Amino acid sequence: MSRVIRVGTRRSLLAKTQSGQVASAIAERLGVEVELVEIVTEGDVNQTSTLASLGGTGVFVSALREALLRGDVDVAVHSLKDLPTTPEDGIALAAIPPREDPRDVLVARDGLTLGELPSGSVVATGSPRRVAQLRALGLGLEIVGLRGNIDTRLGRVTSGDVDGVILARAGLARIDRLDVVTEAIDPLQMLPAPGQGALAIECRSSDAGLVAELAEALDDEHTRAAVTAERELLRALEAGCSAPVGALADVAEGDHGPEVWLRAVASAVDGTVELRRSASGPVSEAAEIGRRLAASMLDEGAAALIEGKQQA
Ligand SMILES: NCc1[nH]cc(CCC(=O)O)c1CC(=O)O
Repeated sequence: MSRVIRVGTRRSLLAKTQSGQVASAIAERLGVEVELVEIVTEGDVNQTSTLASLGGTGVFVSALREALLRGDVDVAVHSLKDLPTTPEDGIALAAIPPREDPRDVLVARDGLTLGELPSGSVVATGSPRRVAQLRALGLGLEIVGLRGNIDTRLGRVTSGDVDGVILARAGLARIDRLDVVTEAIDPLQMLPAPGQGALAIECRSSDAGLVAELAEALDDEHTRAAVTAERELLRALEAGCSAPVGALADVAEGDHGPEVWLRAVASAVDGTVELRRSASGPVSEAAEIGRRLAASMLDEGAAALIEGKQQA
């Protein structure tokens, strides 16, 4: 009998697409049969609440983890930026594949960029991090909330309801909708969420053989180092995925081997104050670099900025 690995997925187009891509990679690289199993999460069902009011980070993740722990599925695929920064008992983060372009993008009417949108234009986003950084640009935009899957979000622009929406480029890339992007926003203007553009492949820690196989076949060392720095920073700031915190690490070759370059921002949601800082060091110290940068940002008052956060 051939071995079958069951891969759990949420039922949105994005989730099914990214889980399907991981499932194909597992089938090909491990030479096994793979089955996709749809799991419904609270975040999928409850479209009327804001993400923050549903409890932020955990909503898209817990149903998949429960299915893993029950043994209903063997592998779960998440957007890494939706994963809480504290590890879950019994769950292993087996692989982090190479990351997509992590930038946020603008999808606006008439092909407009942020700089071209007239003052007073309405831009929709549900993320306090995006709200804060948009406001700090001082473009005179009116910012309104946004929820729902990618299609719903894009529909707000095509219907003329808003002038633009901000989304993660990676999500659009995965469902092959980069055609709608009118500007990829420079990280100097808007730092993405920690982990944005990366996937997390989880399985039961007790499946030691599978953990090792997935790591060997699918894990990307540099992506893992970059997102480790970003997520350790977020954890040390004691901020969740709905906090006005952005972080982006790149790996570049240094004099003594590969180095992590981490940039981060903590903002007041009203856009009046922004703390932008950076740190770098060897890839082997990725977690330490994140913690060190967080500590120095906390010394400069980051906690007060983050705690003053409002819901978008
Ligand atoms: N917040 C929900 C979410 N989680 C992951 C992505 C996009 C894909 C990714 O960043 O990996 C999105 C949508 C968005 O922010 O536009």
